[in-house]
Amino acid sequence: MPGEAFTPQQHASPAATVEAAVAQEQQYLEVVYTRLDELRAAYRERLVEVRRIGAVGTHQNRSERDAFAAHYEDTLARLEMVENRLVFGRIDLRDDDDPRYVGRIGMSDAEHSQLLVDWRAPSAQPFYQATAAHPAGVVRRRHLMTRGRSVVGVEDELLDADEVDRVGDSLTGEGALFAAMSAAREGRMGDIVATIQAEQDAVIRSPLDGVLVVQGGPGTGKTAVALHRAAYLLYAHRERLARSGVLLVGPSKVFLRYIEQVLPSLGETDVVATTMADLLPGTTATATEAAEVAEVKGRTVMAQVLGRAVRGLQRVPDSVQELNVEGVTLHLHPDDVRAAVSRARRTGLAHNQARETFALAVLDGLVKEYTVARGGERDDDERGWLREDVRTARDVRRAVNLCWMPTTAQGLLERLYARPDLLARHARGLAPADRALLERAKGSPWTVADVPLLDELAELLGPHEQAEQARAAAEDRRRQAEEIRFAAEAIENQELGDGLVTAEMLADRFSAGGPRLTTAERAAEDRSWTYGHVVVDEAQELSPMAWRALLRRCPSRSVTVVGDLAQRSGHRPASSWAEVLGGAADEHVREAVLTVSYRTPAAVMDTATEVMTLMGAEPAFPVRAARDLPDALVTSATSEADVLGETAGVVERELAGLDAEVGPGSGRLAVIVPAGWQRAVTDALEARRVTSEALAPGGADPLDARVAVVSAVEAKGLEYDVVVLTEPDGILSGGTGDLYVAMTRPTRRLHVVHAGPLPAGFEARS
Ligand SMILES: Nc1ncnc2c1ncn2[C@@H]1O[C@H](COP(=O)(O)OP(=O)(O)OP(=O)(O)O)[C@@H](O)[C@H]1O
Repeated sequence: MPGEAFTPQQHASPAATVEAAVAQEQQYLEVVYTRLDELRAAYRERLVEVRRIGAVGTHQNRSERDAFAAHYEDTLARLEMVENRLVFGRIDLRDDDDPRYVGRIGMSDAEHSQLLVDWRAPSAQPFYQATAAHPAGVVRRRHLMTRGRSVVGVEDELLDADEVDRVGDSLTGEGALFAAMSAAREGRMGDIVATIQAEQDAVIRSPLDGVLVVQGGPGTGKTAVALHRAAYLLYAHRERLARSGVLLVGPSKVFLRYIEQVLPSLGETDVVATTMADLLPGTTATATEAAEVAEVKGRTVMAQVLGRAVRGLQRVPDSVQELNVEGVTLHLHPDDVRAAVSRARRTGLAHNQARETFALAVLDGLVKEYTVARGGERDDDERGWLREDVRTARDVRRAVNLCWMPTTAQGLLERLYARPDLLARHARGLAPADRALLERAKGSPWTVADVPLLDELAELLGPHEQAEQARAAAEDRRRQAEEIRFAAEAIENQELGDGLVTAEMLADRFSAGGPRLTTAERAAEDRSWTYGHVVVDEAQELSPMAWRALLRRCPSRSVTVVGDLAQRSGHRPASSWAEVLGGAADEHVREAVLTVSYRTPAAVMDTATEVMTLMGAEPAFPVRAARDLPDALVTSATSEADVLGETAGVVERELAGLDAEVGPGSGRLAVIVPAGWQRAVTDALEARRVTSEALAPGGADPLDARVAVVSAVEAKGLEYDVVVLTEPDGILSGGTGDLYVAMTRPTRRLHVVHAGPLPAGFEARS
């Protein structure tokens, strides 16, 4: 639908009028930045003052001072982070003579008059929502384009023509949105606070409670909206969320780095960002595995398998066991063990914790028998000794352990994978072929799909005392080293280092008061932490077991789920969110749809939709591209022998094109290739000396390189100015979703290189 795509306004305003408006806004900007500097100086001073007093005095004094210091630090950090594009909007209202300026944070002058409205405040909403049809009291909306502390342009939309006399000239320019979409990409996502569109704004400000599913095609701003929503919720519900925190789950570490600047630029740092691979503190999932293995591990039935495996650790012996205690033979009867098991299970505690109840119940019976055998007890002291004899006897300890084995999640899952007989016993809900997929040797590294299973087991088992102690000791050692390093830096900075105060002494002082951990830091270290809100991006990739692990972390069931079913990897397309969400779908689910792509030019977007449709995987929600560009889609056919050489040649030409279009060395290019082709393509690029910037997997950061060679899965969620897509037919082996992802990454141009057949749908377009 190129005809419907956005094009910038053709009629520019007279230069003098623009200049006058820019000068007027510059004056206002100076007032705001002067105030920003004043506030920064004031908070810096307060911080120095509170630090000067130091960590002395009573515990209460210290913790009050810590709290003040923390507050000043946070505020200062926030004030430092909003330097760029602090003010970006203004609305002139029908019922107010003073214009209202919208910016990254709210700000008042020394007399408490409002200078700037926080973009998240209700009074900023008309800036995003007002339209000519529903002006909501807004006469004119103005976008301020700034660079550093200077206004470089203004652009107006007149929403209430009757009021034109009051607001004066209305200025049109290139269009703030168009400029944002056309900017060369720099390998990191930026915020969209100045140009949030009405349908996006409605999602961002949607109420906190319940499960909100935000779907929409590629480039419709789902990630951007999810991040702005997190910032909005932290602002609107700070009381509730500051203590519990917000968890953001992304598809990969590279993706988290891609978006890492967005929340700080919105003044928010208290969000824990993680991937499923890193969800469990202390476990790192590094290995990869076949998609069909991961699929089996992700099924809901695995929860039953693991539940049975844990119950399998609670065993009743077939016959009476004879136990030797100090030369006396005691008898452990199956019925007594059965009763003790029932009693322990009735506590509802996790396995490792319920063990105490079990052990006490078993001991009671044995102590009775022992007491009789030893001729009875004379007093409390003797009763205690007799009990101690039984409790510490080797045979008894062994029997209790055999009947109720304490274990770790890692240990149990390893055993299940390594012992087909054990798995067969507990995994009756899995076909033998599926069970065979799970088999693997002890000591194998963990995969992402193992993480939800380990989490489920950790929940069922509870902490394992010895394992926990070892972990806590290691963590203590790490923290101590950190404190000493911190203290050493403090000594160096304060030039105290003449032998009077050692780093260790200072570290002791700090740890008495405790170096402050932010909510985010505490939450990230604690498996059982529950968050006030969870945001999940690329949510179509998560398995039902992964959803169980995430919902466990959010008992309030306040979740924002962001994704696109059409972009799902693999060959098991999901037809509904209910299918993907598993248990989360039992909650009240609200759905929102984003419909306009702000990334991909119309020719590319429409072709991608056509290709998907002809493959029988028509996206559920059609996407309209916000703009079109000439020559946005090109295909180059070649022979199989030359496909790598042709790819390298095309990359060279496209880079030269980018140099000319956006400036030498600017802009980003990705070569998206079938899985397993990265090495060969990188070598081909090296042969053409595109090497210095080209990138092999495991090499430099794919976000920092000007040219990245990636698979479709690695490119998920990312974007580039130009994409060279090599062999679409090969990419299809990962499923239609992978090809859809690969085709929709460019902001300017998609150049397809192929020796194999082009999927149907390309011919009409290229
Ligand atoms: N309102 C907006 N103003 C300016 N740019 C926008 C706006 N909305 C989205 N964008 C830009 O469009 C691009 C795509 O956004 P985003 O990555 O959030 O889309 P997405 O829906 O998550 O895409 P995908 O499903 O392909 O991962 C980004 O560069 C983003 O900054």
